[in-house]
Amino acid sequence: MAIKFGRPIELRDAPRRQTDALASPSLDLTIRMRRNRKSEWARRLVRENVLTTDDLIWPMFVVDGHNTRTPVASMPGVDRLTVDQIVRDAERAAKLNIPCIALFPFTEPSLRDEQGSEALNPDNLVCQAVRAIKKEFPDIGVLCDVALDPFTSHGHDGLIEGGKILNDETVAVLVKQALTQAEAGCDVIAPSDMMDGRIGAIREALDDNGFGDVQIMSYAAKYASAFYGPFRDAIGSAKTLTGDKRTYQMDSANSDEALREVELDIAEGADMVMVKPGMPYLDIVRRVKDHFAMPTFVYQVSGEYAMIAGAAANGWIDGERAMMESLVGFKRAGADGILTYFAPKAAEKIKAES
Ligand SMILES: NCc1[nH]cc(CCC(=O)O)c1CC(=O)O
Ligand SMILES: [Mg+2]
Repeated sequence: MAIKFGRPIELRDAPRRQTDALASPSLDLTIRMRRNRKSEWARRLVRENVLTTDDLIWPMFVVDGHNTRTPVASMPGVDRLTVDQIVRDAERAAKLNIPCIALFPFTEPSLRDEQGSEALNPDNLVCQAVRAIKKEFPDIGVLCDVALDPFTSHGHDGLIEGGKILNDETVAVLVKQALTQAEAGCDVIAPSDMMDGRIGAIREALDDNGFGDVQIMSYAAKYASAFYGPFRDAIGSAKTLTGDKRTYQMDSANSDEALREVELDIAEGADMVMVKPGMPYLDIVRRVKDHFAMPTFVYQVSGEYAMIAGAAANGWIDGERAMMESLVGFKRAGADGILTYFAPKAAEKIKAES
């Protein structure tokens, strides 16, 4: 039997004996796809992909202060949290069986400078949060973003000279940032800057400094995207960002290039790779997973969250169903895990239904 596009060619015209449609409305079909959808138990039986709490990484925003949660206007349901509140949400994550938390700081504008020096302060907000979480909940994974944008006055991920983002000079700073986070107790270093060569440089520095067990999740295929807008509100870099990030983040028109980026990061020592954003790049997730068979993650970014949460808040879509549909879509595309602001909500729903 000849096979094309996964089906026998002989079956492409589904066997059907002609009946007189006017005389009898019943079609003489051998194959009826709806049989397997006839009831909830039957649908469960043939379901191909399942989302579990093990698939979730919960990104959180840290801000200075005490006992305060400040809503992020463009991300309904997401707050900036002071360190003590981060620990409370870490507890919530642990109870929900969410394996890992990702931390992003809102840095006081007075602490931002051209070089992003605060990134290297061992007592910065991220380091404080890592220590506080690890002290109370040592068994939850903590992932730290490596990039300079929350700390620079210009909002770029790297050092700038004459309007140009410097690659190698930036990597030298990122290596120090990664070591600072590892010293604070971070479990997973996640470089999101898209400089060339940073994975290899960070791996070497971690190994040379006794952090051989610290994992690297590389933002390997990260696109220059309009969907990061609400995140930049959350960390306070939206207003200060000069220009765009297209000289280091990828062009959204490209797909082969993503494979080259991922291949390099794997060769340099990435333990896990990530595609970002998520929903507009499901084809990239699938190609990366099929090509490399690596632990492959996807980031459902702030703008994707805002679209669903915003439309739901207006009553335009069923927010819970849209959330679950989008998340299982990542699984279907081949993702092993998802960074999503929906993590606690999705985990609660999974828990309630199990
Ligand atoms: N290096 C910064 C960084 N790390 C994660 C995100 C975006 C996450 C989101 O939108 O949820 C960004 C934004 C950017 O590159 O401008
Ligand atoms: Mg790269």
